[in-house]
Amino acid sequence: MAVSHSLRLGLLALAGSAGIFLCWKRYLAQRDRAIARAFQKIKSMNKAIALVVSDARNASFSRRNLSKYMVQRGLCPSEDLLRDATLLVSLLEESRGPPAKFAHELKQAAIDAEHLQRLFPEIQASYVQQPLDYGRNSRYGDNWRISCYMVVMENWKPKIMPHEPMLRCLGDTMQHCVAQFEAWYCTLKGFRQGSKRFSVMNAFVTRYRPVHGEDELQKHIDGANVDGSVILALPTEEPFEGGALHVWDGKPKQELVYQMAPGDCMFMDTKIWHQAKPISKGARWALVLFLKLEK
Ligand SMILES: O=C(O)CCC(=O)C(=O)O
Ligand SMILES: [Fe+2]
Repeated sequence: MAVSHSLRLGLLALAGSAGIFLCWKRYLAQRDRAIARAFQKIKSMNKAIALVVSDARNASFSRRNLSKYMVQRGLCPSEDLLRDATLLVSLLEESRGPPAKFAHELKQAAIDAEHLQRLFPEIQASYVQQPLDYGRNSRYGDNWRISCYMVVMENWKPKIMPHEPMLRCLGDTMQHCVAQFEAWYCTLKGFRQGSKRFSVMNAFVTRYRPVHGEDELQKHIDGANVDGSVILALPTEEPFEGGALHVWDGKPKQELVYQMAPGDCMFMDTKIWHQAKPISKGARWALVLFLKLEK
């Protein structure tokens, strides 16, 4: 009896591990198929690029060649072949797209949401409020205190020091955003891919809360000396209500409304009016970059 009981338990455990193994195998096979599809797509869009990123038989990706090519284009390769392949496909698709109507664009899932979710506890732990004086011409004056700075190049008062823990936590993400912004910008302006580089003037994480003075950012442009901006929606510990991003763009001017999900990036050309609407509940987190075109 005891033998048959432990035999049954053994069989159950075996069946369980076999199930996990099969799921894992299926997941890997799905990924392989997605990678193969991405390769075929690149081949159909641009044979020359497919040749550069492929293996010797030009039959699939060479991880090394793909990484090398991405670096050449100013992109940061990751450890994840599917992610890099997907990024390349979207860049090629973008560069073939119709002429841009707007000087801003929401790129959905620009940064992997699960990756951001994993980083989120560290983002929270690294976050400190660093009061900043936006100057007497700003409606915020010295009352802005819901951002934590990673890069500070402007002569702000009082001088803010970059908060190293936040930079360590989100530095790579920031570089991914810059690389994607550069690719987007070249497409927007019709420049050769890789020909324009941006440096980060200011980078900060803002946490909005549903209290007066912390719940919104009123309509503004990011400064006459800012050549481009990125807003990356971050995860949150408490889902929020409100908090849409409004952007005024186009000819004639239109007001566009975006409800961003974690991982979505808003790219904006210089001097685009925008506004973060108030939240009425929860907390909203965003990573914001002000960029300078390198001469
Ligand atoms: O939080 C947002 O969505 C907008 C942030 C922004 O525009 C800024 O900080 O300049
Ligand atoms: Fe802004």
